[in-house]
Amino acid sequence: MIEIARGRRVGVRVPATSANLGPGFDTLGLALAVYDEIDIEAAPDGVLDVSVEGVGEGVVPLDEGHLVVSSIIATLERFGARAPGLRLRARNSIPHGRGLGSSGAAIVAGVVAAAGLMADQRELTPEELLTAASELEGHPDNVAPCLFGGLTIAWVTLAGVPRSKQLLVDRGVSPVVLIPEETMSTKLARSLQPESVPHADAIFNVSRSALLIAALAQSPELLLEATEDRLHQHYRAAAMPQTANLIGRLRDEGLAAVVSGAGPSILVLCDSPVQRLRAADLAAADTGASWEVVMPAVDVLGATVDVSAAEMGSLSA
Ligand SMILES: Nc1ncnc2c1ncn2[C@@H]1O[C@H](COP(=O)(O)OP(=O)(O)O)[C@@H](O)[C@H]1O
Ligand SMILES: N[C@@H](CCOP(=O)(O)O)C(=O)O
Repeated sequence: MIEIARGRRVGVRVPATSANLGPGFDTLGLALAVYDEIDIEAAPDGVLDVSVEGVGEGVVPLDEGHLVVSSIIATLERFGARAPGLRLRARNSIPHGRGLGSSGAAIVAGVVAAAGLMADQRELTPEELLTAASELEGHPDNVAPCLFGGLTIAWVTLAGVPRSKQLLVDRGVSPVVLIPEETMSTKLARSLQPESVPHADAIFNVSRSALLIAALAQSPELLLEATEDRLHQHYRAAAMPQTANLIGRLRDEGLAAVVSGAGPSILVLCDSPVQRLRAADLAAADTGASWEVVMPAVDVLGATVDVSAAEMGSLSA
């Protein structure tokens, strides 16, 4: 049994993500430079002291139900470590329930924090981190870019093991994120998906997903066609009509707009400053809803962990 040194501290930073990117349902994801930062300290047994500033303050639970806390405990147990008491300070900027990967980021924060707490006794590999985070989140497309940064292709092997490949995004591609006030639970959005889809739609999405990799990596001029989708967005559109309406207007003007994750935010993959301004203008002109416009860079670092070795001392009893 791995014992965590009492007083050991870990600082974690995790990026927002936008999953699916149109055709790449449960597969493609992009890390965005909007971050949650969490400081964690191993405390005496029985202590659980959680505070939250920013997004989720006064809303998320401050007990074992806090998603970062539960993910730390689950990950420590998964790798044979005894969970110590915990002090946790979160400063959150990733919006919740908007399709920007907040739950994936909270889970990744917990997984990498647990890895940091154990680091002197058990080094976790990138594959182990991805597997632990994907199992907690239920799908790998958010947690892969959150862990590793950039554009990621995530898949699950025939043996059921999540894997991912990181790619660099062409410098000409810049994301614009349009965030409405309404929220959408990812669980609810997933319940709207049918069990099976027409063969022609599957072929449609295979072609667009393959094209999208080329568009994002080297040919931004193909983004509009490459972001077409017949696998998930229309099944969920009735649950987020304002999102569907604005995406329609953006795409009519040649902008590669898609539902971000399970929605209701919109991701616009722009290939020029003119496109970015046009996306912001169309969002501002929308009379049906109000949209916060964010233009984050693509994050290329993924989750970062800062372990304070000086604090390592006696093992918690
Ligand atoms: N940093 C966080 N701390 C605690 N709970 C969180 C955090 N981020 C997300 N959550 C939980 O996850 C929920 C949102 O998850 P989800 O429906 O998957 O939407 P999203 O698209 O934002 O990932 C929040 O309502 C909250 O319960
Ligand atoms: N592929 C998932 C992505 C969910 O992303 P989130 O940011 O909304 O949690 C889905 O579309 O269900």
